[in-house]
Amino acid sequence: MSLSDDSRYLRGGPVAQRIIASVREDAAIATAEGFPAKLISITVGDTAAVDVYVRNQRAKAALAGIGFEERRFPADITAGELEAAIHGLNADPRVTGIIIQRPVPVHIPIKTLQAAVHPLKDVEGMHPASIGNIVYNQLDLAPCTAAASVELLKETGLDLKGLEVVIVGHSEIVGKPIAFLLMSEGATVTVCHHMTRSVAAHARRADALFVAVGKPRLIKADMVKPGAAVIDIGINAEIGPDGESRIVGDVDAESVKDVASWITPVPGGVGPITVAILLRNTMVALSRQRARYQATYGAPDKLAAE
Ligand SMILES: Nc1nc(=O)c2c([nH]1)NC[C@@H]1CN(c3ccc(C(=O)N[C@@H](CCC(=O)O)C(=O)O)cc3)C=[N+]21
Repeated sequence: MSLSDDSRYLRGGPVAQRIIASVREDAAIATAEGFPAKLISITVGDTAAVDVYVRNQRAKAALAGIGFEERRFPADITAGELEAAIHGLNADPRVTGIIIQRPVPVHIPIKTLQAAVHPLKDVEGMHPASIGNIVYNQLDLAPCTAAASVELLKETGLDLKGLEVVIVGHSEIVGKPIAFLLMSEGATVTVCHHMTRSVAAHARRADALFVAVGKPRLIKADMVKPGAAVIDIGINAEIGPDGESRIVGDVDAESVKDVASWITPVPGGVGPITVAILLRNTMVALSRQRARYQATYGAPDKLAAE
């Protein structure tokens, strides 16, 4: 069966469209009520690694009716100058959300930047306060790629309660937040990383296997339990047999698709949903800001009816 018509493939496009349609409705209402949403993207230095992501953010924000502005900073900017720029955006009431595209140059500590974004404007869910919310089961705003991966798993219809989940990769932006999201949903979660003795032994026990390490074809058919759902979060650029550059995930899809019941394509799987979640998070941030505004200044009549 060809890759495109195999029903085992869990496609991100339809899920992303659904989310964006709902965001679009919310954004239209908020705009009519005098609270247009606006997202600011910050890139620092060489942006080749994030160009696709930013391009899609801009396009989908336009579709959803959310303002989008890119701020590009030179690679030699200091951390202090960047923090000052972020503080300016924190203080600007027209700005709903701030996303700092990764990676940033090595001389800039990313954690300091993430912590500089006001928690109410943290649409990526990477501020320590935001990550803390996930630990406390408040799940409406989570790191975008992690939330997107979980949305795709839910498309299988599998009951997450008691589900054996194995996550390969324990990054702060993907693996760890997936683990917390799924624990909150009742799954039994194992997290593997570079010090795990046998990734294969763990992976073979998984009803749902998430992979986010950045190694093409790391996961082969003999590491997958028959009937499992395999969510591939890897994005790797490589030269294909035709000599052209192409993007592949961390899963050897050709062999794994004969063993798994579901597998996510790369591209076309988690990626499109990641962008949709970023926009959904922007609307969550906006409603939190409106609630704060109301609590502080009282509500005009129009809003009091909500
Ligand atoms: N702070 C931060 N948060 C991130 O989540 C983050 C980041 N920095 N830096 C870069 C990586 C990469 N990333 C992508 C998200 C979606 C697509 C995407 O939309 N991909 C589509 C389209 C591919 C295409 O148009 O070629 C797909 O997979 O089908 C790609 C890449 C988020 N990342």
